[in-house]
Amino acid sequence: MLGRVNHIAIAVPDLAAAISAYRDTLGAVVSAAQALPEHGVTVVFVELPNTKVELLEPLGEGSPITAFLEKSPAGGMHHICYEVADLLAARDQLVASGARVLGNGDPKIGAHGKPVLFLHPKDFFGTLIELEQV
Ligand SMILES: CC[C@@H](C(=O)O)C(=O)SCCNC(=O)CCNC(=O)[C@H](O)C(C)(C)COP(=O)(O)OP(=O)(O)OC[C@H]1O[C@@H](n2cnc3c(N)ncnc32)[C@H](O)[C@@H]1OP(=O)(O)O
Ligand SMILES: [Co+2]
Repeated sequence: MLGRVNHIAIAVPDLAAAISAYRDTLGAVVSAAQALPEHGVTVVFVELPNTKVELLEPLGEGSPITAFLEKSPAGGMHHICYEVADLLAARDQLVASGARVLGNGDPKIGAHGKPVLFLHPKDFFGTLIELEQV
């Protein structure tokens, strides 16, 4: 089911400060910010030779990462995104195995313009998993 790690996501309280840390302190290439109201976040991607780091901050009321940042005010590792060849088949297989798919179970379009789904962290050892169709 699982392909490459598409990205590792870090939730941050201040995206501008995080961009500066990665671009200026770590010398990384950082993409332009994308405001994604349908996801309740603003994100940038740190481009790396073998994967990406997604830096995300809450956008608007009811952001799904607000509670996470209340528990971890300095920020923290938020999710890992794996690529899958067939997201709907993966979803159906996971649901059949008892895993919880978040939201209403229908994919949303993610930051890369591809369908994504999330799996409950409690089902995968305290780690929020995002699956992205490639
Ligand atoms: C940019 C678009 C897209 C992309 O293309 O890359 C994205 O990445 S969007 C990223 C933001 N969107 C999401 O994260 C959507 C999925 N997330 C959710 O639906 C919620 O965050 C959640 C996972 C259901 C948690 O919501 P929360 O309000 O925190 O609910 P709880 O407080 O009830 O949490 C339940 C339980 O889970 C623990 N938790 C929460 N978040 C995480 C996490 N990121 N990693 C690990 N564990 C997490 C939380 O601490 C609770 O644990 P207990 O306190 O022990 O019950
Ligand atoms: Co993501």
